Amino acid sequence: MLTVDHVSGGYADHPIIKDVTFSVKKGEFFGIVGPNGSGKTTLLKMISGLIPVAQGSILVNDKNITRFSKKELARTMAVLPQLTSQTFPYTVKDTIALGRYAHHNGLFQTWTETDESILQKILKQTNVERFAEASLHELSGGEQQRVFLAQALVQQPQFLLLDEPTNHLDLAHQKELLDLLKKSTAEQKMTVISIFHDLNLASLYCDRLLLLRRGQTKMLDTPIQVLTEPIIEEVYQTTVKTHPHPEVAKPQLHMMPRSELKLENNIKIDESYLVVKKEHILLKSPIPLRTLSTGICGSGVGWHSYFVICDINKAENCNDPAHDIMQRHLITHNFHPKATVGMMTAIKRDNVAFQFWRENQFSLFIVVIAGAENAINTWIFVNGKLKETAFIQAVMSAMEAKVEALKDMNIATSKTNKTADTASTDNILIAATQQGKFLSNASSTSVLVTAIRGGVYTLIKKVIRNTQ
Ligand SMILES: Nc1ncnc2c1ncn2[C@@H]1O[C@H](COP(=O)(O)OP(=O)(O)OP(=O)(O)O)[C@@H](O)[C@H]1O
Repeated sequence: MLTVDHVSGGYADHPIIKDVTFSVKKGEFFGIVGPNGSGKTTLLKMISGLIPVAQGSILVNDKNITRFSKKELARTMAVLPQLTSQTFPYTVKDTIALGRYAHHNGLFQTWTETDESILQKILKQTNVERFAEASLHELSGGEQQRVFLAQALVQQPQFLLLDEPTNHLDLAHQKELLDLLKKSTAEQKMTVISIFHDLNLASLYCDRLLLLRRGQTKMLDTPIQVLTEPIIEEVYQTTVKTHPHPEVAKPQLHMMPRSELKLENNIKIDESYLVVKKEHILLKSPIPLRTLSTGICGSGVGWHSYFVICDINKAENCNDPAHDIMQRHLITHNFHPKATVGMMTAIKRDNVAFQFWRENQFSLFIVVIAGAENAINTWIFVNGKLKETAFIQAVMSAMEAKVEALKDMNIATSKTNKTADTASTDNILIAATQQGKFLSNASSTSVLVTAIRGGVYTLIKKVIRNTQ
């Protein structure tokens, strides 16, 4: 356990850290974050005993660090500082071996089998085995960073302190290093205290975060509590958006470039962008639209510019008809698959209906295409800015509208003779320009929901009447 208790201090005339208190448990991965100059490195130097504490105390396993001898502290705690351009003309192996000095007694203790086996294990783990005999000077910044990590790890410390360990590392080596640290916290119960500039990495790997602002604790909590838009915007003085990681239950932050924030509200998706042909129905947007959709490609949440419904009649004689035909169709017509939401249905004359509606704070362009067995493809384009909940509400109201329309028209499924409802072959797209102000209050969202329900209801009745 490491305890930082009401600690203040810094450099001679600069009291940087002000009354900081926290403790880190055995095996915890603890992150220190904060803007440039907030005191992260100063705090780390105080914890490692490099800078004296002016007020308060730092306890390592209940013992004040001022009472540790240098060697005793080195057996307990290893430090990986920020990489500097100063390196010594040692080989990689010799540099790493220096990390074992804390475990040696006397000046001339010989290198033991235990030392060698620990060294070999760490060489492998940190992936530096390949250049073990090279001189440090011959290595890139990222390679040197891994060597110094190896030097810290051969110390077999209970506590490892790191100052921006992923600086200089490429994507794969960032992941490798952090995975290794995480594994060491889980398996060897090593405690990691690390400074991060990359808040997304800090979120992914740290159990808790200390957010510093001007030398003081702004927040001390789990990443999900600390990395919120208002807190980060206040401390870093910049606009961010948070989003859940697609596979891990951790928040991720996205920067908001100024150029994107200044976009004018001048794009209006309407029928002038729609092309209905025999082989496909296409809407090509002049800007990427935020989308929530089902379909053969581009499904889920994303940003897309092309919206295509291919004619299913072309899907014969193919092993994976929908996907293969769709991909070929998109490539032939220069619709980039990654920029496209693609669906498929039997396109006939008269089974397409569309209409434009204007409301106070937004406008709507809806396209409905009927397929076999009452399968309905619905495209809803909103010229406005929607929050995520509004996308979901839009889907729900479109589904309700379909059920209502089929019921009112007494349409039954051929198999069960019951009133038809939403079919597994139904597809839906909600696409919004995301320009202007958010439709965030309850009344504007309810106008949107009502407009979508009414619009989809009207168009479904129209296409079904046309195809009957
Ligand atoms: N040796 C020093 N003597 C005097 N002041 C210093 C010294 N080192 C750093 N400072 C000052 O202490 C403050 C905190 O610096 P520190 O390096 O701890 O911040 P940081 O949060 O790690 O910043 P960064 O994110 O830029 O690395 C800064 O204002 C800095 O100018």
